[in-house]
Amino acid sequence: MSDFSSLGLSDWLIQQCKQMGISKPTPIQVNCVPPILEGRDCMGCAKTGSGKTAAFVLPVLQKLSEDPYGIFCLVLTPTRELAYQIAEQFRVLGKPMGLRDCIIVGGMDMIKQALELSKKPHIVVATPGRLADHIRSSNTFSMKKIQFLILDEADRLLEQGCADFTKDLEVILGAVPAKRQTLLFSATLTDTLQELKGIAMNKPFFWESKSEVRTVEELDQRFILTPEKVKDAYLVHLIQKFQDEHDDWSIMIFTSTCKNCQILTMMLQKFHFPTIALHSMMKQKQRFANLSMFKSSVYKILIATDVASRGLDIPTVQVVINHNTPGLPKTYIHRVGRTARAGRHGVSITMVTQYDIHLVHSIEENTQTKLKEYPVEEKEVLKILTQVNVTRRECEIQLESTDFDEKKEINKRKQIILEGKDPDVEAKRKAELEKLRGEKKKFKDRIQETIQNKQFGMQKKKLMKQKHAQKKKAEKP
Ligand SMILES: Nc1ncnc2c1ncn2[C@@H]1O[C@H](COP(=O)(O)OP(=O)(O)OP(=O)(O)O)[C@@H](O)[C@H]1O
Repeated sequence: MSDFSSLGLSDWLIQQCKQMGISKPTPIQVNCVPPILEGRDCMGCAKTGSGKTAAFVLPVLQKLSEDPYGIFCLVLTPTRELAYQIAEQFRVLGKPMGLRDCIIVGGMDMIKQALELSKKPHIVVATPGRLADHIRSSNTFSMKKIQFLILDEADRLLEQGCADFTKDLEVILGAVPAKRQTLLFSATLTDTLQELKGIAMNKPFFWESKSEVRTVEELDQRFILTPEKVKDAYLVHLIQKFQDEHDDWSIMIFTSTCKNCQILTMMLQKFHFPTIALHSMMKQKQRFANLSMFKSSVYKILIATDVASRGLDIPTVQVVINHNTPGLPKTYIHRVGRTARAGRHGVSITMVTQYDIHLVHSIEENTQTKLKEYPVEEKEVLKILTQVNVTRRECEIQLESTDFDEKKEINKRKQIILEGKDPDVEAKRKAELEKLRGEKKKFKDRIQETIQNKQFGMQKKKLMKQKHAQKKKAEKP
């Protein structure tokens, strides 16, 4: 395998890598660093935890050290926590050259940020929404001279959904020069390849790690089939088991909504598990504080929504639990990729209800892996079932007495107003849509139930037949 010097990197950078415990480049680094140094646009797709960040940080720092000025490079990323993580990599690796960086994310002081931007930092790491706000409202900085535009988790940035970045991206793309190097990275680039080519226009060099399986070998992927009502008892049982069997352990639990994230956190805290939450309804400062307490193992369990599913690099995470089966294989890949990083081993356990079986099939098909059942002593789970469900109910009531839902509603209305729409009209439209969706879901559930009952009936018939045949055989003299 090549070493860093054969990739064309300077000695000072190689020394910095060594200090970080990085001595040999990973395949994405071997393949992407040289074309980036040659000046080419680049699209890099490799599995989670395979060193994609250093694959763009290293060549950018090398180029910056040859001709240092600000603002030299803009990195966009979908989440605020990830922006801080990327900036830290730049800062550590770029220390000898006195690198100046600036982080522009929502939830933090905008005036301070504007001041920092006006000081021409070498590197700006940003989430699209807040950076677009600065571009719209300020003329104290310019990005007309940037040499590098980097989209980390590029497919997510282009995805249209609940957090839609497309409008902000348009503003940003209008503020950066057309003549630039564009670098796009993700573990799941392939679905959005065509759209991405529109951003990296300069005949991009495309590299993808050659492997049919889209998750890492070191990851043991499991599932637990459970009725919805027993999920939490399984969760408590699993955590108790990890706590009993391991001295040094750390778990990330993913859930689908902020409310459930909050309730599960309260519930696990009532069972005295060292648990902390991360979701978008929390104040940004609290989000950073919680993540840092989890990173430093003050808390061993982090319950998060998908705001934490991409990019976060926390080497101590040994287990990822999906409290809900992710609806998209892509989401599954990123969530479980929070463990088994950089060659370490890890386990993922996905809770699957009877209605989610089709989701597991599509995850298996997409990742080219079979999930294995996680063995659980059901008797032990049943023993704690009532206690867990009562505790959960208590937490739900406790949360209802706070202004959690109200806050959520206010945040939503604020967002709608910012988008230039009328919140009341939108609410009416949403209610109608939800009604339609509810009817559709009921219909779908009924079909699913009929199919499952049919399958179950057929299996039962088959078993009866087998038993009958065995009985007949046994009766024969
Ligand atoms: N050449 C290397 N040798 C050993 N470790 C490395 C190397 N390059 C990077 N690392 C380490 O590997 C870990 C994962 O790297 P990184 O966060 O860049 O992964 P990623 O590919 O971006 O993952 P994700 O898709 O989840 O964002 C980090 O802790 C990083 O310091």
